Amino acid sequence: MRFFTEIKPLKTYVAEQKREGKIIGFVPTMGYLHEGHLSLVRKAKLQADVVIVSIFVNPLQFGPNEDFAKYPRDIERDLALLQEEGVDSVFAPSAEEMYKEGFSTFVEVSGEITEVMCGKSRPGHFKGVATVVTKLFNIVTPDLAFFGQKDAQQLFIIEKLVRDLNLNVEIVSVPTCREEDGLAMSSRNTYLNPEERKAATILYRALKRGEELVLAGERNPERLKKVIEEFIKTEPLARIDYVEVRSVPDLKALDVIKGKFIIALAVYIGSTRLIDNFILEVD
Ligand SMILES: Nc1ncnc2c1ncn2[C@@H]1O[C@H](COP(=O)(O)OP(=O)(O)OP(=O)(O)O)[C@@H](O)[C@H]1O
Ligand SMILES: CC(C)(CO)[C@@H](O)C(=O)[O-]
Ligand code: BAL
Repeated sequence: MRFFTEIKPLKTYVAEQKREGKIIGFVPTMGYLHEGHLSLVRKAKLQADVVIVSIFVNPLQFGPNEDFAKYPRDIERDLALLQEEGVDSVFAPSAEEMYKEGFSTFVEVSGEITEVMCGKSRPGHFKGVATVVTKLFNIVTPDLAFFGQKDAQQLFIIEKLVRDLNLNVEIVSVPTCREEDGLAMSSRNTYLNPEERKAATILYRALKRGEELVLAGERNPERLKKVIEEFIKTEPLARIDYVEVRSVPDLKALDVIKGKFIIALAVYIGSTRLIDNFILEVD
């Protein structure tokens, strides 16, 4: 497995692979890998000839009071896991390599899609994501790039970014990997103490409750939200950031639940903010 920390040699490597006619699959991550990330890697291995994984905790997408400094990092462990999966190359740049002295150009997807849900709770977050993802796409020039549905809003924004700017990459979405009790895998789960870990299943259970209501015929988004909120409030360690029921993929408010839609949650368990969602479809 090749390991790059600098942009220039990585670009040379990618150019060589392309000259040989290889299809490049790219999996962007922030590291501290778990089965969710590895499911993206496995899908990439099936669809591409060469798989490149990036590991970069992007300072630009964290707010001043967020967890950039304490975000878990373990590059040695990540490299061992990726080697086992048969990944071809890893790109793990420093912040200085990505944002050279004088850096001042940003990519911003505008409109409701970036203003609601995590965009509202984390101002500037998606500008940071869109900027780094555009840079990574320009560096890696992948044919295919793989993103998880756990970060559904991010996925829809990146799909829009690619459409709006005619980027030459196909976005492939991958279903959410869960622990046995339903908790969506996330690097941030490592922040939870044992009591909080148990409490964290409230997100999945709340989504299940919501799904049951929809299956039983509920079509009113406000009523659905209310039941889910009341359910989450039964968990003393949980504090709701948001519960949203919106259209897919443009995340518009709904008068009536119809077609493809998302139930999306962000909930603090203690001081750890977790997100999860179900994407559902009704007639
Ligand atoms: N449980 C999961 N199932 C499928 N894909 C996932 C899962 N968790 C993360 N991913 C995907 O992996 C990619 C990298 O995400 P990231 O490194 O931020 O991981 P994370 O575990 O979501 O971290 P965080 O703690 O920041 O939520 C993203 O495309 C993300 O959607
Ligand atoms: C897409 C991404 C790697 C950009 O930093 C990050 O937001 C993530 O890991 O989901
Ligand atoms: N998985 C999204 C990255 C973040 O929370 O910053």
